[in-house]
Amino acid sequence: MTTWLDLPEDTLFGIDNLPYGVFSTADDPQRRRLGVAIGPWVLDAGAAARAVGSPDPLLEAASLDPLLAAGRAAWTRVRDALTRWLSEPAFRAVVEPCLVPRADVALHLPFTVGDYVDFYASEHHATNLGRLFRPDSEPLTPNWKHLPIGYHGRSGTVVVSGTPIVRPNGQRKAPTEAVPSFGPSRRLDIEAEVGFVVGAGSELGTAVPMADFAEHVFGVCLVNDWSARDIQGWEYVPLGPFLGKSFATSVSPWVVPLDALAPAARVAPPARDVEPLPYLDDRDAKEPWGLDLALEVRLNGTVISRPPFAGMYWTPAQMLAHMTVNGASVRPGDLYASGTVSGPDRGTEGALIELTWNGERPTELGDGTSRGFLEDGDEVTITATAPGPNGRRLGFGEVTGRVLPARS
Ligand SMILES: O=C(O)/C=C/C(=O)CC(=O)CC(=O)O
Ligand SMILES: [Ca+2]
Ligand SMILES: [Mg+2]
Repeated sequence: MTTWLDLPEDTLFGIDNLPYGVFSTADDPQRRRLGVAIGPWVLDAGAAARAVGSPDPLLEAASLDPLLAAGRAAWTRVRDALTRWLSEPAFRAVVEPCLVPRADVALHLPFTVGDYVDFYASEHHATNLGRLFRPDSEPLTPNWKHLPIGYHGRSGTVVVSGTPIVRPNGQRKAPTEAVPSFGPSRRLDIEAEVGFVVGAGSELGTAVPMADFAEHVFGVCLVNDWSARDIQGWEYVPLGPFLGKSFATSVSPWVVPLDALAPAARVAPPARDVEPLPYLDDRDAKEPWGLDLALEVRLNGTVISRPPFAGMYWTPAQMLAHMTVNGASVRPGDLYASGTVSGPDRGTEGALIELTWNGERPTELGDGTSRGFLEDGDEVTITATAPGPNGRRLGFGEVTGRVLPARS
């Protein structure tokens, strides 16, 4: 696919990507509009549809919500149309005026987040956290390779990239302390994750099989599941993460459509060394949903980690199948995240607690300082790319956030 736009060959927002977002401009900050990123521009999608003479209510909305709910056939129709408008020279004269420089827009949370679930799908992350949190037990719990473990998070505190993160207060108790104390978290951490945005819902009482993944999931974003390790370590027994993670979860403003990732970014997941139950068995699947995303984590501008998503043990299709196997329904706008993406090697950990091994081996930053956990004022940015058609790469934009001091 080529475009009439003059884009650098190595742009991460080329014609094959076209991620969706919601933007506003300074001259009309209240007016939110749906756009797709292309090179250094945002195409105002509603305005483009009007300009070519086929106005589309799905593109006039102030969020992705109606498009998400419209389902796979509408997603394909809209993406095909946007691709045509940006590639066929005949459309150039009317569509070009609908491009807004990306540098001039504010980006917003692109959809209303419904239920939010966070999985735990990296074997390396789960093994590391098991060693750190439960040193006297086997690192992987006995259920880990039989089902994708997850927990329900707090969807109301999912925020768009750029939103400042206030250091949480809470109960903290180190294993060596006799009683808990109250105050700002001293072990504030990140979790580099990939998020899956549900479009078409499912019916209560009905499971979504792995094969129907692409009928329900619209696209992919980046997630930072900020985590207060001291609060978490004290509170989580036996029901799992609660206040240690619910204070904020950041998402990238661009949602990359699943269609942009197929087929180039799809890869086989790791070998299943435990036979999965039939509803999770993807060993014979012709097209399993492993995804070859390369993540990068920067702390105050220094790259501290490069987590590889391709090695995740559980795929997003398995996560959706598991999340609904009891008949729980999904709704448009539901978001589920992969869990921390950590690889097997040093420098591929998706969280500071692993990278610095509980703060014992601080990571060096370019300004000569080092970090065990986050300090006030620190800024964390997660980016990712994936293989696209013709050897080009697709970008996911970024999810970024700066830590503000705790409030008293
Ligand atoms: O092993 C634990 O007790 C805790 C694990 C986490 O903090 C991870 C969690 O949020 C899921 C993930 O991101 O993989
Ligand atoms: Ca997490
Ligand atoms: Mg969180």
